[in-house]
Amino acid sequence: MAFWSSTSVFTSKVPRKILFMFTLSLSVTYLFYSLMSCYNSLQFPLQDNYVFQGRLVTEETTFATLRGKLYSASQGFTQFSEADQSALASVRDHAEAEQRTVEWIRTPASPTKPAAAFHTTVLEREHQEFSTTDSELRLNCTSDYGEKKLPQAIIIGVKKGGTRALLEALRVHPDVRAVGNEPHFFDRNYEKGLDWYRDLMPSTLEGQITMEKTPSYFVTNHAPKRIHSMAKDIKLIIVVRNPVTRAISDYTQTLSKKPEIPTFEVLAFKNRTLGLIDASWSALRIGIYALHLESWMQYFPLSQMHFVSGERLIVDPGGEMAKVQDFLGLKQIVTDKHFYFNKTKGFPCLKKPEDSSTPRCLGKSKGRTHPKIDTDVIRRLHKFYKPFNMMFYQMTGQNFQWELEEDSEPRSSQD
Ligand SMILES: Nc1ncnc2c1ncn2[C@@H]1O[C@H](COP(=O)(O)OS(=O)(=O)O)[C@@H](OP(=O)(O)O)[C@H]1O
Repeated sequence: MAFWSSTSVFTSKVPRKILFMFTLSLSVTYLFYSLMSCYNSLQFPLQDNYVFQGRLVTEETTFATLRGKLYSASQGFTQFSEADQSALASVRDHAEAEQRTVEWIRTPASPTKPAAAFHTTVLEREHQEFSTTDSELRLNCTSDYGEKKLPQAIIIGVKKGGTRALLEALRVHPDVRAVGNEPHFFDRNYEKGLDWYRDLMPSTLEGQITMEKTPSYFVTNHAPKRIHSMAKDIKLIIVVRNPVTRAISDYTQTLSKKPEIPTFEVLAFKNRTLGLIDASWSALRIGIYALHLESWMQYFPLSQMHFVSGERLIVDPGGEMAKVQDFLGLKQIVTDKHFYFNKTKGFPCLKKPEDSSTPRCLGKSKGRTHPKIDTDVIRRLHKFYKPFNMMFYQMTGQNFQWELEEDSEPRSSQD
């Protein structure tokens, strides 16, 4: 009652003209924002073009067809016909004479295949393997000052790309606070709710960025939607690495826990004589980056994603860190000066802080020696990934030059 009477006093005192102008400007603002949100929701899900090397690339039909195939591949069984293969060839400008058929099967491999049982066990096992707790690396998440916030940036992938190295380097930055473990919120713990997730985060002061890394998000179907519903403006970082080396690294991790598993060469093929690669094996499937990126692009513009080269992170950590800090809107604090090349480890390590004697190399599960893999298998895998890599370069507008590594064999125990 009192409210109403005070409102009528207000309206009677303010000239009608001013009230009219006020209402009009409110309506225009509302209309503007409605149109903006419509535009955004239309633009990304339907986007068919990508910016490549600074110019807009309109997709050829063949490229769109290939993407269609990628989609159906992600839904279940798809077999690429010869026609699809030639479409691929026109997209990438390379004839793939050898690789006639690429099979995508989601169901477990045939029981007659020696590796069949392993596939199922591995899928279950990976669930545990992914939760690399890296307790050896919980460095600086101890301050209780400030407030716990949901992350503003997440390293969403890829597994074995170099995600730990990146996160630990970022944690050197005074404006970055990150949780040491992989929370696996958007893939395994989503039902625990956002409060649970927030509570895992370290406290931050004004101006500090909260971060986490869980590399399995990149290949989790519902992760993009879930992350988008938490924060539309979140920044996403993806560390990518030559998919062939990534697959071997992934296999090496599994092998270290289960030495009795079949060889990489056995697991990589459905039928080696026919050259039929088993893309349902997760070690290989994770490396089809274009496929996974497509799902993220349904929800996020490329401007919210930053791709780090896993290879350059090793040879030029300072350079890659400069780009990441730029992307995150941070001051350039982590530079070359923070790294040194550790000959024993064979990788860059963080220099010791002056007041500490703690070694700052990553643990022994990072930078493992890989088993020697048949060169013919490596060659076939390079051919298998090539069209997907090309598509990925086009989508991201970055050429990671993995094809240049084709001739040089990846590092192995016999090197
Ligand atoms: N500085 C430094 N030290 C050690 N290792 C480094 C470093 N930078 C990148 N790498 C590469 O990181 C690979 C492991 O990747 P991730 O940390 O993403 O693995 S995981 O998904 O979290 O298990 C790991 O893969 P492997 O060499 O196969 O072990 C390394 O090649």
